[in-house]
Amino acid sequence: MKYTDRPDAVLLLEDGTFFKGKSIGFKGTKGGEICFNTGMTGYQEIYTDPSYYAQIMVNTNAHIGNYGTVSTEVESDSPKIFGLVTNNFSESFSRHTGEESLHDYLNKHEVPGITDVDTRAIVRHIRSKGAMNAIISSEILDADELKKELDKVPSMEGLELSSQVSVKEAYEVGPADGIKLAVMDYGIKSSILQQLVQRGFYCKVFPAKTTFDITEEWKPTAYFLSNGPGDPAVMKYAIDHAKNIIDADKPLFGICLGHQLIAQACGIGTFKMYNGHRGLNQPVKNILSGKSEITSQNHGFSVISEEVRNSDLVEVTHINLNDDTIEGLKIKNKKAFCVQYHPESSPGPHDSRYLFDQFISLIN
Ligand SMILES: NC(=O)CC[C@H](N)C(=O)O
Repeated sequence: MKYTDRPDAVLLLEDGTFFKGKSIGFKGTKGGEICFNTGMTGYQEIYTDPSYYAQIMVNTNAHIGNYGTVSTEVESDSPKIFGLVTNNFSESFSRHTGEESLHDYLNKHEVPGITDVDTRAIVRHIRSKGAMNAIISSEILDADELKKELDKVPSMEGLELSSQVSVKEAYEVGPADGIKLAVMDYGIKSSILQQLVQRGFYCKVFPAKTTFDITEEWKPTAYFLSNGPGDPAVMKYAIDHAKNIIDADKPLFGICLGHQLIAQACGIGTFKMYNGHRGLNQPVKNILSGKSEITSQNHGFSVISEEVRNSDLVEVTHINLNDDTIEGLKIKNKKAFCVQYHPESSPGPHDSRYLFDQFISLIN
């Protein structure tokens, strides 16, 4: 498709704010929670991260698409975002390993997008008004008509989504003589599994709703709770599973949603943030070592600081240097810890990969 031939598309926000632009990717209509990611690279990894399921992504990096897509640089089998908003979208791409244009890739996976909109204005708007739903369409260009579709989009708060992106059947990966690790797949990024396998873990990846009795039948040495989409507070099945792991005194590591579930299992609440953290340069301080890390993040919920600080069960290990939110926890007198950010990065800096080594040391 030539750039000038692109059909029109529109973006409507829940508060009525309306943007006109050009259609990219799939021609259609799709709504979700609008959020922005400030990362300058790694768009394909971001779009395929299952934690973004049901969200419309605004990239603050103006130039998107210019290095195309590669089938191996994915965090899951397909893009999980529900829509894409960019400022300057490039259909032609230049990269020696590039396989397919981002436009074709999004079209193939039925992800609609809009480009040629003022992404800085959109980001400033949602940053000051808070998280909200939005809808993209290249079919319904009238705001009033589109509003009827937008009204059908559920709010992220109270949504259970992990079971929609989790694996359907359990599978095993890694060296068979490695440490047996039960991995709860709430929407796991493939680079997390890679980090675990690279360190010699023999992983069995279980569907989100697998009960503790079933995971225990495999006789795992340790447990891992993955990242994933949706609201942790309504995931009773996963919170109960985490409680069982903690009660059984099994070594446990959780990332992002996994961190929130461990907090919930310890009686600590989570809340919907006014704006989430999504980017590759969130500064975090490790309180135990005194060192700071630049971290990759993607979350819209967070654990309630006061409840953490009043808890006898947990200890804070990491804090966010931008807004003091809790970034890491350790359960007292247990081999259990978790972080809100993404130590596997992908995309992002590798400052925090020591946490995977820490998990091995803890088990040994
Ligand atoms: N990356 C994640 O695991 C995200 C966790 C959760 N869905 C949130 O938005 O906070």
